[in-house]
Amino acid sequence: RVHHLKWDVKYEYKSPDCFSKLSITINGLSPGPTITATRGDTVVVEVFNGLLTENTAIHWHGIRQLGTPWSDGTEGVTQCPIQPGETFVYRFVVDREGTYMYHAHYGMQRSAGLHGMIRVLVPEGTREPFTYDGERTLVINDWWHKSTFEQATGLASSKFTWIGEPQSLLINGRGRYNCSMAGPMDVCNTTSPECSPASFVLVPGKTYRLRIASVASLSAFNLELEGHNLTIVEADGHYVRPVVVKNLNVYSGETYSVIIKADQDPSRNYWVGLNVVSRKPGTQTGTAILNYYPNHPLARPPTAPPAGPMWNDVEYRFNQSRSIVSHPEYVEPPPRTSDRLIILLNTQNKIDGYTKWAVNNVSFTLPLTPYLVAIKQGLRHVFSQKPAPETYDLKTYDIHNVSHNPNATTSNSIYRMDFGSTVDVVLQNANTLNPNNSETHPWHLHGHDFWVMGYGMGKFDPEVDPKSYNLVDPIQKNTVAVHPYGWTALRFVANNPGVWAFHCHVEAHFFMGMGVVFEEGVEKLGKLPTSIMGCGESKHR
Ligand SMILES: O=C1O[C@H]([C@@H](O)CO)C(O)=C1O
Repeated sequence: RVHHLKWDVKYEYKSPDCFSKLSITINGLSPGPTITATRGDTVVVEVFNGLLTENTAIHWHGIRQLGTPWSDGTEGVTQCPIQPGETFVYRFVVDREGTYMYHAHYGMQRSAGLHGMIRVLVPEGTREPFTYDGERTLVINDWWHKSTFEQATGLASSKFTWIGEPQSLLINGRGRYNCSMAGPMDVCNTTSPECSPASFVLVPGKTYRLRIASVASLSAFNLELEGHNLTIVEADGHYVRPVVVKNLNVYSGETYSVIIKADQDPSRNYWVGLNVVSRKPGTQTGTAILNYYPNHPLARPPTAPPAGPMWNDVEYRFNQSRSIVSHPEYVEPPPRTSDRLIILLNTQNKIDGYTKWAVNNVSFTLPLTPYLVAIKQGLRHVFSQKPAPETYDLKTYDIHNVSHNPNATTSNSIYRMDFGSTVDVVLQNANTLNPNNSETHPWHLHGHDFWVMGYGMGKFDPEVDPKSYNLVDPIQKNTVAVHPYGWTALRFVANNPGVWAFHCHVEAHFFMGMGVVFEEGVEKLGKLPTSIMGCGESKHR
């Protein structure tokens, strides 16, 4: 089956947290429409850029784009930006069931509301390793009142202006800002129906699958359903060995399915509580309502919303990450050995007075000509031909302290992978420019799933740590966290012809250079669609 979607992307005033601001909508909605398709279907999305004065591009996060790398929607990597007034057609196959998302991949536009969920269902008659009576979806997000333009410009200025903590947390595009904090010129109306909380109706005694996608721009979240345990059954489109948790940590770019049972006192409603973890919270708990039928959908639970775990309990989050492995009936073990090890040190840096993030001391910049076009058409001179660095100075770099020399360089150099080779990537976290501070970075790989081979605290030791890799049942994911002062090891097979971004999913961090690009098998691709061209040197093709 082919699903034809026509999307009109534009700015509209919205009040998702009662405070009126310009949001990017798709056909009037933010989050945009949920895409529902069945495994094997083709999705065609005609995107009209009605933003008037801003380019855009949309990434289909978790969809591997097997054979269609030009539909990945990564501006500067796989396509030229879609200009105002233009229409771009994305066409791709959803080859695996599961929960995914889509979002803008241009500047800071994801944080302005250009995002949504993708549900890929199993063909009828296919068994899944769990059962449920109904399904609900939760798109979780953090929200700012500053425009993407102000955010991006502040980050890119020599007088660095950080975006700060979000003004509110949204569940399905609904949250709450304290309007008494709004300025006299602001429009903030707590009685606006746009900011009444999301409410999920549950029939007492029934079992539900909740599909969760974090499109957060910055925050790591903890999601708790008051009085209800969650059984984690799917992560990033892969079935996992069921784990029962009181609350779930969700990093930006991750998706999960959890099973809940409506087995509590049915005479009342319960809170859904969304809390910031890993950064010192400056935002009130995001809430929605678990509505036990037939209570009123918006009847306030008589209790306080869940406060979640301590925001700085790294061990709690580290342990939850480690507890998630493949479902025993769906294990696809990784290759036992790899052909290459790339160690990527994540640091915050200063370059000519600008604040940046860097990987192995290189802060990533996008070229004017998309890599996919440049490589396929023999225009390699448009980006740096110096190979990107394989590692950092393991012997002397002190990950636990502020770097003595925070200077880095900028580059658009990339990693060339031998087609079909197995690659290990170790993400190494470190201290930021602030003493006693290391942040959580959720890293997202385009075009592939990787196996999560291991997590560790401290400095990764290539002689010792690979001995503890999980070769039996590691989870496959497309987004994984590297915890403060820790490391995370991944393995993937470079067998999807294309050019693929791998970056921190904190929107501001990628914008500030925290990413790399992998190239593999581009020579195997047929003719590229001309619709991805038109910028930089690609306009002469
Ligand atoms: O990139 C970042 O900058 C700020 C802070 O380090 C400087 O104000 C922050 O928390 C980030 O994640």
